[in-house]
Amino acid sequence: MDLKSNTSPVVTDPAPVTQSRLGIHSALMPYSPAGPTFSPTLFLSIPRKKPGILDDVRSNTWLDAMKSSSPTHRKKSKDSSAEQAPNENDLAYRIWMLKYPSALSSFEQITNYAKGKRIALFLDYDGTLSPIVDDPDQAFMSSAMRAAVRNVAKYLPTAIISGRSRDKVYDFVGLAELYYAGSHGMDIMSHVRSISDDYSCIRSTDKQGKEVNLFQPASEFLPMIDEVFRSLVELTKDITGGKVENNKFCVSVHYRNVDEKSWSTIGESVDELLKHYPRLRLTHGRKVLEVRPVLNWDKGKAVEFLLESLGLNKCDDVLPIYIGDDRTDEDAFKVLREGNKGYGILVSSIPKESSAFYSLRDPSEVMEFLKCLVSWKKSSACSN
Ligand SMILES: O=P(O)(O)OC[C@H]1O[C@H](O[C@H]2O[C@H](CO)[C@@H](O)[C@H](O)[C@H]2O)[C@H](O)[C@@H](O)[C@@H]1O
Repeated sequence: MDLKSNTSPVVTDPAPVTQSRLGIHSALMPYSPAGPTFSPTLFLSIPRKKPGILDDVRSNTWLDAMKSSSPTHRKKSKDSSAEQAPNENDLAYRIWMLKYPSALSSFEQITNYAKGKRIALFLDYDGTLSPIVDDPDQAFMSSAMRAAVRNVAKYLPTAIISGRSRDKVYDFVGLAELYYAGSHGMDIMSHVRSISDDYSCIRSTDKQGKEVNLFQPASEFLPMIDEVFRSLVELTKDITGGKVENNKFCVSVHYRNVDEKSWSTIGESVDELLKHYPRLRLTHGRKVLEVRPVLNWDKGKAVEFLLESLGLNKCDDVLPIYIGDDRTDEDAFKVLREGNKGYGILVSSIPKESSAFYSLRDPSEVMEFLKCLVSWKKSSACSN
């Protein structure tokens, strides 16, 4: 099957892969960590072409854009949760995996490369640690997953980077030993330690009363985001199944439970409203429209910030690994790939274009991978 043809089941990610893949796998790749290219001015200097336009989707109509970001998933057989016997889609997935090999079957390759290095682990939440469910308020992670994350965090510095508000994702995960970045990285709580003057942080305390640094580059947008949140709730109140979620520095408009016939209505309502807010932009997630500040800040920048605040940036012996499933995670994959810094692992059960190096099929494979990391750390501690 030609994965490049129009009939290809590959979902082309709207965010273009700007750097060609290296072809060979990174165990063989030259490793040249680069420092963060942080610009003191965070505001995107390129004005949006048209207010309200979808920044990350090459599409003409709302419906096309929303459909392209909501690919059909592999069907499960009626009488069991097992997936159907191999079909054309499975073949496409296997071909796709030649480009994005399983991080589980490539585990030895990853750890060979990680020998003598300190792994820093970055995890997305929805679709990575918890399965995608219809109700965003019910996206709980399993206790087995929580235990796996708790365990891995004993051995590796571990951060959660989510589109959710930081408080909400903390409530879902419930582990004080991790670092948290909410609102797609626009709200980061980290160690109190000396950090580059480029990042202006404020001192605060965490839930345990410990002193921490808060980095909130979009703080001035707070009143605007609140206002837009309220307007969106009002605008969508008659659309059955629509849900608007306040993620503090960004707003999610969910259409997972909206009849497809009303998708364009929901899209056009958001677009119409945003014409009055040229400093806000829209991006797409999994059956969700994300309203966020026009700011040069994303999950990739959040990874760089966290590495710096953990004292792990510009270190030859640090290997960051980022695991995520969504378009917003591509920014982090790109940062790791472009600086030859580390590995992105895409969680997907369907073929998707990505800047990640490896893949995992679903959250259960993510849990397996975390357990493998723990076993590997334990055995390498014994052999030292
Ligand atoms: O960065 P993430 O942690 O992956 O957050 C991205 C968005 O995740 C949530 O929405 C997604 O998951 C929901 C629960 O499974 C699902 O119902 C929804 O359709 C998905 O888009 C969250 O609710 C959003 O606010 C986050 O932006």
